[in-house]
Amino acid sequence: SCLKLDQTRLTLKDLIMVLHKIFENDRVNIEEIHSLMSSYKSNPAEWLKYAKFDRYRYTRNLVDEGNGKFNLMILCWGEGHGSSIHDHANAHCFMKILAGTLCEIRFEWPKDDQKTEGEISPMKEISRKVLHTDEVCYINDSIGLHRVENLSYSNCSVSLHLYCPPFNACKIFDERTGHSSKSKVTFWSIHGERDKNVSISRMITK
Ligand SMILES: O=C(O)CCSS
Ligand SMILES: [Fe+2]
Repeated sequence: SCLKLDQTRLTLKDLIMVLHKIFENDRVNIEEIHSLMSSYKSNPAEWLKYAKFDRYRYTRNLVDEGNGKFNLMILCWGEGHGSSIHDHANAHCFMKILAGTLCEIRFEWPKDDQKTEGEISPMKEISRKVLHTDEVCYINDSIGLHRVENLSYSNCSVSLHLYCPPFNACKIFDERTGHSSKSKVTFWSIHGERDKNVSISRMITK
């Protein structure tokens, strides 16, 4: 008889457990994490409790703090919601689509001479890609910058983000001038709970 491979589906809880295991040792293997996140098949029943939408901007919902080694969060994008162009604070960024689609537009870093207030020049787009449910993409600062947008005006989107190491601020960029500013990032909910007095400071928004 042929071997009955145990095809049990990886649940979100399994994914988190395996991530904790992987991060026990210090070297981050990008391919390993990329394929692990790709092998998780999105199951809304597992992440619905984190799927909180805001009318005006995308929400960031913390799922797991990864023993301080990573942050795993679920982002919920209403119709037409998008992020500013941003960097990833020298961290690895993995993004998996859990529902709907998201468009990722990548940009080159502004030239150094744009740092001075005077110099302005529009940022250069490198690529543009629509990501579909269960697709995973990876970026880090040495690859470039990006903004992410839900282009649909009829459907919302949900994405799963792994940042390692975790960060609570990043740079956001003005597409027309290349000027950057610092932006604190916060959470709309933590472990599925929304704490009323969590100050919702400006997230990375368009
Ligand atoms: O963390 C964020 O708010 C940016 C989402 S695109 S990686
Ligand atoms: Fe990003």
